[in-house]
Formats: sequence, C-alpha cells, structure tokens
Amino acid sequence: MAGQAPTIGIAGAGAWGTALANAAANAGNDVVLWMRSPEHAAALAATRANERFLPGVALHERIRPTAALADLAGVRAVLLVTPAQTTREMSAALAGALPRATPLVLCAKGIERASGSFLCDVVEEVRPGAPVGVLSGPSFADDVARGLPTAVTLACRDAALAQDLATALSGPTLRVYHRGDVRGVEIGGAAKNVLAIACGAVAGRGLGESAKAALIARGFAELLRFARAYGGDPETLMGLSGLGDLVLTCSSAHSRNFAFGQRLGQGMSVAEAAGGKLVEGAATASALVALARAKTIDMPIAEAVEQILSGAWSLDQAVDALMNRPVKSEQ
Ligand SMILES: NC(=O)C1=CN([C@@H]2O[C@H](COP(=O)(O)OP(=O)(O)OC[C@H]3O[C@@H](n4cnc5c(N)ncnc54)[C@H](O)[C@@H]3O)[C@@H](O)[C@H]2O)C=CC1
Ligand SMILES: O=C(CO)COP(=O)(O)O
Repeated sequence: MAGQAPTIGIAGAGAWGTALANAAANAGNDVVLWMRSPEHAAALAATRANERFLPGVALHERIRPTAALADLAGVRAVLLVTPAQTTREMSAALAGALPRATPLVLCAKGIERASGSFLCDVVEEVRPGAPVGVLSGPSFADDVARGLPTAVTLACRDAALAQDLATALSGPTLRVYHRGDVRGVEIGGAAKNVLAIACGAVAGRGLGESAKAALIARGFAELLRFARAYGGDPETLMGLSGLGDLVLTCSSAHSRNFAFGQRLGQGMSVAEAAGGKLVEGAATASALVALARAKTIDMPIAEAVEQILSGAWSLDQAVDALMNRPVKSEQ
C-alpha cells in the first residue's frame, strides 16, 4: 500500500468506533470518523469528545468527525464499527462510497440474524471481490480509550494485507496480531457473546464461581466444535478472539453481554435486562443455535441461552437441563 495516504476510516462512532479512532490516531494515522448523525458529528468536532458513547475521553487531534460517507473515499482501509445487525445496510452504503480496492474490516461481533450468515459473507455478497477483514479480541472500549495495554487480532485471507493493517493500527498501547483465518476470528467474537450471557446469568443467580468456571470451560468446548464444523481453525480459537475474549466477557460486569445475563439471573425480563444497550449476544443467539443445529453440533449452553431468550425456559429450567444431561466423556 506504499504511496497511499496514511488515513484510516472508521464507520460508526459508538464506544468501540471512538476508542479505535483514538488508538489508530495514537498509532500515527490520520483518522476520518464517520457517524450517521450530522448533529453528532458537529458536536464531536466542537467538543472534541463523544460524551454520549465514550464519556470522559478526549478525541485525538488527528481525528476528523464527519457525517459524509464520501469523506471515506480516499482512506487506506475502513473499519466498520456499527452493530452486527447493521452490517448489510452499512456495507451497501459503503460500497457506493468506496473504491472497490478499499479494504473493509469488520469490528462488530455477531452473526446476521435474518439470514444466519457470517458477517464477512454478508460483506462479500454486497461488495463482491473487495478485500474484507475482521478485527476481534478481548478489548473493552474504555480500556483501549484510556490507553491501557490491549491486544487484538486482525484477520484477512490476504496475509500481506492483514500484516499491513495490523502494523498500521498497532501503537504504544494497542498491539494488533494478524492471522489468515477470517472465519475462526469472526466465530470467536460472535459466539463468546452468547456464552457471556450464560456466565452473567450464573453470577446474577448466585450459582457460584465453580459454575462460572465450568461454563467457561464447557462453553469453550462448544466454541471449538462450532468453529471446526464451520471452517475455522481451532488454534485461532485458542487465541485472542476465542479464549481471550471469552475469559474477558465471562468475568466482568463491564461487558454488556455479561451484565445483561446478570440482570436476567436477578429475575428481570429480557427487555428490562437489556436496558436499551447494545447486547450483541442476544441478537446473535438464535442464528448461532440455528447454525449449530443445521450441522448437529452439540452446543447445550448456547441452546440454553436461546431457550431463555425466546421465553421457552426459565433460568432454573435451563440449569436443570444442563445439569441433568446424560453423563458423557469430556470432549
Ligand atoms: N464497546 C466495546 O467494548 C466493544 C465493542 N465491540 C463491538 O463493536 C460493535 C459496536 O459496539 P459499540 O461501539 O460498543 O456500540 P455502541 O452502542 O456504543 O455504538 C453503536 C454505534 O453504531 C451506530 N449505529 C447504530 N445503528 C446504526 C445504523 N443502522 N447505521 C449506522 N450507524 C448505526 C450508533 O449510532 C453508534 O454510534 C458491536 O458489535 C460490539 O460487539 C467490539 C469490541 C469492544
Ligand atoms: O467484545 C467486547 C470486549 O472484547 C465487549 O463486550 P460487550 O459487548 O459484552 O460489552
């Protein structure tokens, strides 16, 4: 990519998009930060802060907020950081604004609910032949924005592109590894959110630390099984996007998925527990379980989360179902 402007485009100025914008700027890039609301863009430009989504964090001087997609046209790569379920509409809008050669890196964690498609496949359908990548790993927006040391993985099928982008985004406090296994990296991010809901529910219900550890270990076994069946490399899942992110989101109430599960465990309804926040695991659970069933992959924890979310099971019924399965060998 020699000769191209060292500018990174970011589409989506929520918590994660804003944190990634600061990290990319700290790594030495100019950044164009797109958001859909012109008023929000004007407020960010005037106050140099994003009080709605990432309060208390100053916007780096190299970030230019905008609501015009055309401003992304000349960038080196665009990170797409809007909710998973907006991937189709956002990549279609970006397809109209970007040259075909501009890589699009998905930073959302999920599976498209309406179609059951992996997000990379959605982007490839909408922008056939254009380069696509995935960035995922254990990374709370607040931690990254505060400059706490964080490591993530960026995957593209084109190994040279993955390495270039990882190098461009790596800075003093964000270390970006690169990998070729796009499918494995995206499965790690999407599936761990569903499992984090289960861990939160266990915490909220007061079922103990032992139960939580068992859920993490058996949840990880589900993740590996699912990835193997859908073409991800199990070794990828043992890294940052997989085990790393599973441990983070299953052990911290700072995770919206965990906190949502915790409130379910305390007896709130699904709507109350979400509290208007983005809970990607709740949006993805049914698609994950449908994909698992389609290939007869045993995912009892993800299945239990889906049954609770659809109202078919109470939490107590889910715990009973998990504990009273036939005794089996540990795999
Ligand atoms: N917050 C975090 O710590 C991390 C979040 N992620 C992932 O990043 C994605 C985004 O999460 P956050 O930034 O935290 O969410 P957020 O709720 O803070 O922000 C979402 C952003 O998307 C925008 N948006 C919503 N619907 C839209 C649409 N239809 N078109 C265009 N823009 C739209 C919102 O206005 C907002 O700017 C999620 O998939 C999440 O799993 C990944 C790693 C860390
Ligand atoms: O993905 C995340 C950290 O890696 C953020 O998790 P939540 O969406 O559960 O807050």
